[in-house]
Amino acid sequence: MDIIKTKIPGCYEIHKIVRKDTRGRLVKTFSEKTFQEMALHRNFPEVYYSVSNKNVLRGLHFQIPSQHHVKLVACLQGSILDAVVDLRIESPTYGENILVELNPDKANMLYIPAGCAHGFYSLTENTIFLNKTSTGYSQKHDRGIHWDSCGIDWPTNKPIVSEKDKHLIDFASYNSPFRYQEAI
Ligand SMILES: Cc1cn([C@H]2C[C@H](O)[C@@H](COP(=O)(O)OP(=O)(O)O[C@H]3O[C@@H](C)C(=O)[C@@H](O)[C@H]3O)O2)c(=O)[nH]c1=O
Repeated sequence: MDIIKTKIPGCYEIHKIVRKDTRGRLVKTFSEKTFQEMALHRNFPEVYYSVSNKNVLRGLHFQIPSQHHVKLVACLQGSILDAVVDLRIESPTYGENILVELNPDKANMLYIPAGCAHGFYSLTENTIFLNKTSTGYSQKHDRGIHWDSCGIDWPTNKPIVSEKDKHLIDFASYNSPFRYQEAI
């Protein structure tokens, strides 16, 4: 498993181990030992997947303390552009974003530290997105910022977005509860 730093501190692109043979492929999505060696969070009590149509954009989401969490995200079918925005005040990349294509051919995923907003754009039909989180889903702590408010280079300005996501606050107006030092 290759774990590569992104420009956002604590956010990593991970290349999964792929074993190919005549039958197809075997892809390892998690190794506790490797995560331990890299001092990454290892306990992900909730895992879900979503299915999205082409041109769907979900995000930008995060949970606030005390239910803030690390996310480990991947695309198991189709292809996505995955975005992370650093919301940690005093972080060297506060307000900056990365946009990474995730798909099964690349066999990559993103490790996203707490204190970052996350979203993705579905490039294909029937896109399967996988998310493991270090704390459970809590509607009370669920927050977001508007997908088009922080300079992300999305491929369209007319994505399909949920009603909830359409009305999220802009990044510039959001009073972030996250501080860089406090991030997991
Ligand atoms: C995320 C989530 C949602 N739900 C419920 C709430 C709602 O009724 C329904 C759909 O929720 P949402 O509209 O929030 O789903 P979605 O827009 O796919 O939310 C996800 O977006 C991506 C970008 C993320 O980063 C994730 O952490 C998560 O916030 O599912 C759960 O029960 N458990 C969960 O873990």
